[in-house]
Amino acid sequence: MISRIDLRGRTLTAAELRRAIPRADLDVEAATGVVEPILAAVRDTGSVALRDLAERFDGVRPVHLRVPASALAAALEALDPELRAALELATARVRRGHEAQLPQPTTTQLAPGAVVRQRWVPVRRVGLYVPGGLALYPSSVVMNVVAAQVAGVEGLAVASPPQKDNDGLPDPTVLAACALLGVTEVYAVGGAQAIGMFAYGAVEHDAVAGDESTVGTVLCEPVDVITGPGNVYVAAAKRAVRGAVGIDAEAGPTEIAILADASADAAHVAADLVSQAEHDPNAASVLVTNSTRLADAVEERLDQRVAATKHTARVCAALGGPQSAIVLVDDVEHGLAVVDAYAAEHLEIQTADAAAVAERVRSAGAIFVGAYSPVSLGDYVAGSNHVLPTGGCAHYSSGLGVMSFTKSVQVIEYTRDALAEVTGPLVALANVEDLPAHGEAAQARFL
Ligand SMILES: NC(=O)c1ccc[n+]([C@@H]2O[C@H](COP(=O)([O-])OP(=O)(O)OC[C@H]3O[C@@H](n4cnc5c(N)ncnc54)[C@H](O)[C@@H]3O)[C@@H](O)[C@H]2O)c1
Ligand SMILES: N[C@H](CO)Cc1c[nH]c[nH+]1
Ligand SMILES: [Zn+2]
Repeated sequence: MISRIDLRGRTLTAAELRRAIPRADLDVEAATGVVEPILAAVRDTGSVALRDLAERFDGVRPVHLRVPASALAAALEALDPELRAALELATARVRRGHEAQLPQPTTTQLAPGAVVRQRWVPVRRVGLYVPGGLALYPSSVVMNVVAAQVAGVEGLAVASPPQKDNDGLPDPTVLAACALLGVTEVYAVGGAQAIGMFAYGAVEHDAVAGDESTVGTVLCEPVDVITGPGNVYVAAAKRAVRGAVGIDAEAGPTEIAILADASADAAHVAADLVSQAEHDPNAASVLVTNSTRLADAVEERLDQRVAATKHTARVCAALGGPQSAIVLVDDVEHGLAVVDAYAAEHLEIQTADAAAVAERVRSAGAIFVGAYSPVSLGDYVAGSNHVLPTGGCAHYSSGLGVMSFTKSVQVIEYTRDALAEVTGPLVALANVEDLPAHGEAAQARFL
């Protein structure tokens, strides 16, 4: 079911390795053409497009695009106590993990009276996407909301697809998680249309539940930054609106890469590959190993697990797709080059001396070290964030965190003497750039 790529004995450059690595046919670029008309419709017709698109993609026409406060309160009230405790544990750990990320202001005195400071400011308003197509993601509420709250963001809005079996509102556990975390602005809007709504804002054109006073009112104000995971259409929409707003990484269909040697447990490796394949037929599961014995054993275990797992069809599609493979390498060193070129969203290291191997990885969204750190730990309760870059974006992007919602401002304060000391070099640089008024602006202070 899962294909093999044999790289043994092949010395490839980093660029050649990137091309040799398995990737899905439907990538973010390919989905761009699909999402462009969706974004344009939302920008041009607001709630009309949002309801039409919900009907088309989610199979339900929401009455309330903005979730009423009563529905949030009812969802929290109905939340199963065990699930509430799990969400509270996840929240507490993710909060602690993110508090440690808060950047510190700096002050640099470059000469007497010459000071440059850097201070950190949270963005004003953010749109947080919580997926909800094939699976339901209350854990993504925690990851998005807690990171934004720790950063100090004041305006938080959440969007998640309307569900047929919840009267066109998002899933009740998603609503309950929002209520638990104190989020009051929640939308029953999914996919690329949610990203468009956050980027451009939207007006309500309908009389909601027969109330004429809602016609022509603002449904959603635009945001400064959009974050959150989603399928390939969500990732493509985030790429398309980048610039109008900030985004976190392109956190699209899930990927797991496992770098394992003969010391790894085949049953654990197979379980972890299946665990992430169940997200999406487009999900990627890649094993990189120098042990053909492990590769054979994992394949055998995969066959058993896939037959017994709940989402067999999805898992088969993901494992059987061109984005998944067992990659055979010469040794762990060779394997390191392969996983670095792949830049997986999640990278597990299951080798002897895993911690030392993990330290040498340059590109991965998150690294899971050793036999007792499965990716599903990070998905829920590790204290890290599960919203992570996919499709090779880990070469240049980080996972969601406090910095996704924070920007820095430099503050420059010089005295008269400190400016006088550098006016000569300033004028020299201004003149060489043929911008003499720049130099004159400094000289004017000493006439
Ligand atoms: N990278 C990460 O950090 C991360 C974290 C969690 C989940 N994920 C990924 O999030 C995704 C969740 O996907 P999902 O589908 O369950 O939920 P989703 O909310 O991302 O997508 C559902 C929406 O997709 C839209 N859609 C569906 N088919 C479409 C089509 N043909 N054209 C245009 N729009 C369409 C619909 O509007 C629907 O509301 C999975 O791929 C999962 O792997 C990634
Ligand atoms: N593995 C996903 C990140 O790609 C996150 C997640 C949420 N729930 C379960 N898993
Ligand atoms: Zn997962």
